[in-house]
Amino acid sequence: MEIQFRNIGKVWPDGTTALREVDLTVPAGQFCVLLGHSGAGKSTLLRCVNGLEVPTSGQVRIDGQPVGKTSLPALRRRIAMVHQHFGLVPRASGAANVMAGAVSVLPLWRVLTGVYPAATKRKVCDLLKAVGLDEAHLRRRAEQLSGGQQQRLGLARAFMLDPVVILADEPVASLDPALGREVLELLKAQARERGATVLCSLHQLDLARAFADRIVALHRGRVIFDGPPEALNARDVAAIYARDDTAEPHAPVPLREAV
Ligand SMILES: Nc1ncnc2c1ncn2[C@@H]1O[C@H](COP(=O)(O)OP(=O)(O)OP(=O)(O)O)[C@@H](O)[C@H]1O
Repeated sequence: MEIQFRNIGKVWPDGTTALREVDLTVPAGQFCVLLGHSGAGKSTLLRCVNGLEVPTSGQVRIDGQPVGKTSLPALRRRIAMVHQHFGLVPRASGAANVMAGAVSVLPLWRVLTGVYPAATKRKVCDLLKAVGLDEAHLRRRAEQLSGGQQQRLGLARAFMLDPVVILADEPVASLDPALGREVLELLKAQARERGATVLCSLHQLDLARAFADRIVALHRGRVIFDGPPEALNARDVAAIYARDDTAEPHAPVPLREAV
């Protein structure tokens, strides 16, 4: 599904501006990487797609439908999220964590009793295999798995309902570079198989270059680059990672007043 950001602005209650006039259309099936320094606004933009944050101005549309209170319950079943710190329940088994990706469409009694339909259990096993895990990982508690294995569980959980949009917020920031590549390869392959649109925030330029169909770079909440990886030149990179010490031309607040 296509994601449209129409003139999105976000100002936090404390006056911090996270997003400024973000105008983007991400076509269905695109693997779009959001690149930028820490605090550039990547997470805030991602979270506006599934309603975890509400823009102060502008509108997000998914396949033409405005994201809002009435559309969100149905949209959320079609949007999955992958988190930097995996977002798993550490003491729950691998199986329970993957199954959690389907609870929004299961009757409450099934969730409470843990009696799941055979088709759902089959799907858990198929996905586990697809992300390179096996049945032994299903029985182990999430906290007993390595970081790479935990993020594989996170991916399997995200794909339980065959999402049409995947929001991946720094999905490999907690992994070493080799594992990070493996996880991004799996994310891209699984998304492509389903024709899902991916919005993925990353810090690492090399990974963005290797995996993105398109890179959108944010700097202090504003889009400063939008194009294919091969169009990104050294000047763009310098601007993306430029130090932020020219920011906010207001007088420094004495610490005593700020606390
Ligand atoms: N709840 C909040 N209240 C006030 N300011 C916030 C809040 N959440 C984020 N911010 C600020 O909004 C700006 C954008 O933050 P955001 O988390 O979107 O950046 P980011 O690019 O995802 O950074 P990182 O890569 O470090 O996760 C930052 O200045 C941040 O400090």
